[in-house]
Amino acid sequence: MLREKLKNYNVILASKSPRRQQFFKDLDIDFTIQLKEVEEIYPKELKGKEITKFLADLKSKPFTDLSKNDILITSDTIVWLDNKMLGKPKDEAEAFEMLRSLSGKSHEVITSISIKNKSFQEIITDVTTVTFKKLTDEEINYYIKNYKPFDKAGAYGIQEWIGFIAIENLQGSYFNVVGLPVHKLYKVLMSL
Ligand SMILES: Cc1cn([C@H]2C[C@H](O)[C@@H](COP(=O)(O)OP(=O)(O)OP(=O)(O)O)O2)c(=O)[nH]c1=O
Repeated sequence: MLREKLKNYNVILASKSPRRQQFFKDLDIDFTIQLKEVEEIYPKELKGKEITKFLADLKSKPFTDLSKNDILITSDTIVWLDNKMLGKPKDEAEAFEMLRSLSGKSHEVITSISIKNKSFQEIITDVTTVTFKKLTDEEINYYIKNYKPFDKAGAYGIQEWIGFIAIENLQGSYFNVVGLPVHKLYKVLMSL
């Protein structure tokens, strides 16, 4: 479907996330990967969806020479807990703190996707509410040691062991939690 729909475009995915790259393959999109370094810094007064929208847009900014048929896709995922943002943990201690703070509570996983071309830009956002059971310190340490979740917002991957044993409830898109609300991306791309 999308391959045919987008045959006159060059779809560029600016993401180093192997999960996002796999989603694009599984959507049967013909695409290339182009990476440009961006420092993920945002104004501290921003909250929740405003942060992911800002960062998805920021990741698109270095691409200043898009041509008419290019479609650039960038995105950002955060964990939003008790009015605070959890990004990627920098070390084991921070991962431990993040998982402790998620334990026994619900949080939101928010992803924004920027779809941009020479003459337009659309930023879409999706929110999933995830509820964790109470985690023991032993479970947290076991997960961090074996899965090293330093590339994941909130220090967990729903698609890994911790997702199997700890997630009691989920409201919204599972794939949004993994890093891409594919159903919304599909809708926008089909409408181009
Ligand atoms: C909460 C959660 C996040 N994640 C991932 C999705 C994102 O890839 C990552 C959050 O980091 P992001 O900054 O959104 O993305 P990234 O740095 O991995 O890739 P890029 O900016 O190059 O596109 O966390 C999971 O894989 N599983 C989960 O359960």
